[in-house]
Amino acid sequence: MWRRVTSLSTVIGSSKLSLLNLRQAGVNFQEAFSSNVQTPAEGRISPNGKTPFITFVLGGPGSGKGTQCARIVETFGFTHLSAGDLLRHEIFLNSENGAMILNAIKEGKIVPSEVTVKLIKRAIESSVNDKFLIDGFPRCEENRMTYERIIGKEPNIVLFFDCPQEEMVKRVLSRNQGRVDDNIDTVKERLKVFKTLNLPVINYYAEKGKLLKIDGTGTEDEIFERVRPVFAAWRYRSKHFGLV
Ligand SMILES: Nc1ncnc2c1ncn2[C@@H]1O[C@H](COP(=O)(O)OP(=O)(O)OP(=O)(O)O)[C@@H](O)[C@H]1O
Ligand SMILES: O=c1ccn([C@@H]2O[C@H](COP(=O)(O)O)[C@@H](O)[C@H]2O)c(=O)[nH]1
Ligand SMILES: [Mg+2]
Repeated sequence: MWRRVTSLSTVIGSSKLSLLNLRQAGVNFQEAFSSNVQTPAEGRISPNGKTPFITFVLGGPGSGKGTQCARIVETFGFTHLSAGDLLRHEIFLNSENGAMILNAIKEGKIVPSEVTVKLIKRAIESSVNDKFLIDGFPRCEENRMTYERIIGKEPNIVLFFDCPQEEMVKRVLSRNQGRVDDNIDTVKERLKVFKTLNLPVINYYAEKGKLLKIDGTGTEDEIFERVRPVFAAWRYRSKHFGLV
């Protein structure tokens, strides 16, 4: 499963500057910032009348998605939308789907796509920002297709934090934030769901040339130095060429 993503690591297109930085950082770069100017699909969502720049952030439980998103927000001004946090907020609000969401999270299962996509859509629409990190979504092919149907726009890029299973389990079990799913039984289920349902989504984006695979091992700082050039390249291109 893991090998398929790795074998697709061809480096295609980009400005020389950003490509060099990405290569030096060891980023697995796959035409996410292709030199062919691509007009993004006309989406049904446009905060401030602008087409948003959307990054999906994927990886197994504890791979460091939330931690790195916080760093990207701080450095590059993105808005972080964690699908898990949006769902946990519904539990907190005791909304009509709250009890169902709590059960799904306790069991490590995937909440119905329509529920999650509507929360993401609402969060994007109510933001004044036009660049987003959507963390922990899509979890499965059905999530992905529902997102495309409702939002009407594919992500611009997809980050995948690649981390060994033992390290992810160690991080989750020592997270200590009182999450109902941070226990060994639920973690085993989350890992199973990740491998069977989430990896096919990751491979889908690899095949579309949108995937940037980041080595998720090492310190938080070391990982961020692998992430930084991805967004530095995006910022350079959007500043100088007006490309999203
Ligand atoms: N590079 C790292 N080295 C050691 N610990 C880390 C590293 N990055 C994050 N952590 C810690 O590991 C735990 C999980 O990280 P984080 O919450 O960012 O993962 P996640 O991918 O968002 O997980 P989940 O999918 O379960 O929400 C946190 O306690 C975090 O502080
Ligand atoms: O798109 C999503 C995102 C999350 N879930 C459920 O929430 C938990 C926790 O998610 P984190 O990303 O680890 O915070 C996940 O195990 C699922 O149960 C979801 O259903 N759909
Ligand atoms: Mg998280």
